[in-house]
Amino acid sequence: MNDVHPNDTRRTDVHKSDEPHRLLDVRDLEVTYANGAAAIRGVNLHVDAGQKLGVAGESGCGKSTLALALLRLLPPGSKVSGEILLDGEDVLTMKWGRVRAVRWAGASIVFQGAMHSLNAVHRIGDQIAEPILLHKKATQAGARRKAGELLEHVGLPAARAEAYPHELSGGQRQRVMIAMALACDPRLIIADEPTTALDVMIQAQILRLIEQLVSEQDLGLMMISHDLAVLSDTCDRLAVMYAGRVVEEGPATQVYENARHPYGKALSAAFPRIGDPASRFAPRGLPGDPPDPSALPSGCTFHPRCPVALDACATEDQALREAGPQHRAACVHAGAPLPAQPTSAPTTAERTP
Ligand SMILES: Nc1ncnc2c1ncn2[C@@H]1O[C@H](COP(=O)(O)OP(=O)(O)OP(=O)(O)O)[C@@H](O)[C@H]1O
Repeated sequence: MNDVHPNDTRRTDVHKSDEPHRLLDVRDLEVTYANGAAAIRGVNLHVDAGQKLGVAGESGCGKSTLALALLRLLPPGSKVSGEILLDGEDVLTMKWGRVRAVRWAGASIVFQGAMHSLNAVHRIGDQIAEPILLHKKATQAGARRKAGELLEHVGLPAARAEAYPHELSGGQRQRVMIAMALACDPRLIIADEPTTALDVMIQAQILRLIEQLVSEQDLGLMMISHDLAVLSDTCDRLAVMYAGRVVEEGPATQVYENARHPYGKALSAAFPRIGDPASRFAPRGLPGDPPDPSALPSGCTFHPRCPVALDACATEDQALREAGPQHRAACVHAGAPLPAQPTSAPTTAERTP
């Protein structure tokens, strides 16, 4: 059995070249739950080594379904098609043994609400050591030592390995979740609302920690959140999801400050950046809710809520199209700045002559 080298938490084998190394390549992904809910509908996205992709959208847009699909964690009965290439290997066609290995060593997920994800009756150190024992074939002593190092790496004393989850604060528990996600040296971290349950100061600390780890180890990051301001602050690129589709994507600052899809615009207005001059304007809520994925509206699925929809939007769906340098939006208005928006979205009846 191998022991674990003390410096294993730092990646030393990273091959740097001019070509970006594609860690994740999602192609035409479709997910339909057993009840017929079409939660993901033709999603394409990618993450390169060292790149931070933010996936934004309101509750119910399909963000968590996407994260679960990436590591085949969806409930039985879900229908999945397309390709999920993790370092070139399709997760959807892998044997289960390989999927289990890839879940820790290829990509790992940091979920929101660490208290629910950690086992209340086991010490923190044992929980971090478990995947190391299992997947890295380390000795007990080696795994325990690495657990302590990982804790230090995320800013906690190694001695906290002896603590139980209830003895830690919410922020400390989230640090433990990050340490655990790093346990088997994954190349890609998927963080699903990693700071949602935390107060603003701790949230900022955790986000800086994630950024630091990603850049130090040349990892890829896919961070999921409803908060576009948090994502634009942390990530290089953003993908905005609505009703199971990516409706806007591009450089983070462009999408946040110059959204070309009315949904992206509404999300950025709903989450102004703290300390940004834009926060002088009151955040605007978007009336209505995302549609039920079992009964999607015709045409552009956003049209019933869209303040600038044309009549054609009720019948014609839009593919992603050029909206600026490396910036795409699935909207009839994508080619030009959005028209001035009425104060509230018109009803379909108001728009139909
Ligand atoms: N197990 C399931 N069976 C059927 N439908 C589901 C299941 N899980 C999620 N859904 C539906 O799929 C759609 C997408 O849900 P998902 O949880 O992926 O959205 P989300 O954007 O992550 O929302 P949240 O931020 O609230 O988690 C929603 O309409 C949801 O009701």
